Amino acid sequence: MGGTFDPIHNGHLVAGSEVAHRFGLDEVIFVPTGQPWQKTGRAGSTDGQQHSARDVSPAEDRYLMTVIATASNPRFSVSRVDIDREGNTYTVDTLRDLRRQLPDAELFFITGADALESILSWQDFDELFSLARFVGVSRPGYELSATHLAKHLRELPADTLRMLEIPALAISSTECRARAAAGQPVWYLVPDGVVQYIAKRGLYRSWPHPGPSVSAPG
Ligand SMILES: Nc1ncnc2c1ncn2[C@@H]1O[C@H](COP(=O)(O)OP(=O)(O)OP(=O)(O)O)[C@@H](O)[C@H]1O
Ligand SMILES: O=C(O)c1ccc[n+]([C@@H]2O[C@H](COP(=O)([O-])O)[C@@H](O)[C@H]2O)c1
Repeated sequence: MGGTFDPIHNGHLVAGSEVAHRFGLDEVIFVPTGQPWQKTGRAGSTDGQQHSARDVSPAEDRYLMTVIATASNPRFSVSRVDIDREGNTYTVDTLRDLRRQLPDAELFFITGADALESILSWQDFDELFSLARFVGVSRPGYELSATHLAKHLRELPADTLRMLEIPALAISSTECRARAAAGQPVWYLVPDGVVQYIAKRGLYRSWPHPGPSVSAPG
């Protein structure tokens, strides 16, 4: 499962757990993005909001939060392939790297309904489905409604993409950042260790816009 994970939250973990259960997967590999080049808006959002471009937290912070969040589940692991590769993160590279590392594995790429809505614009879209099977999971507030996408997805070979209804958790990293910035609790939205990591590193304090440094007059 790929994601910016800024921060990782319980919606991500439920998605990984549910897909592993339903598809009988041996392992779920969480892959934090290096440079998520499309973090500038949300196609398919039904909340009417446009999420604007922003600075993403350092890759090592996002990686460590992902490690902390997944540590207690023996089937969960974390890969550095995307954060160790330079330049924009493209899923086609993620899947090529993972196939190289795990030549005998059958790969499934887990993605939420909102991310799936933008998949036609992903790098080397045509190649993606030859590298892995895709699992699109439901997400509150998003629907796979775009007709151009539905048409393309219908044309894919059978079993290339499966849609899965999962327990609904209306949590987003955006909301977690906003809550942390406002001094509101993020307990139970993210794992306990991630709450503590955010506080320890002082993440999101100035989110969404780092304020200018102000010096007192005189
Ligand atoms: N609550 C959720 N339920 C199901 N899938 C989710 C949920 N939150 C995120 N996902 C999926 O997890 C993957 C990684 O998401 P990402 O790290 O961008 O989190 P996000 O909450 O969407 O972040 P942001 O609010 O910053 O855009 C994407 O495929 C996304 O669709
Ligand atoms: O390959 C691409 O061009 C591409 C464009 C946007 C997103 N993705 C991947 O989709 C996953 C979720 O991304 P995001 O931005 O919603 O956190 C993550 O693994 C990204 O690398 C991939």
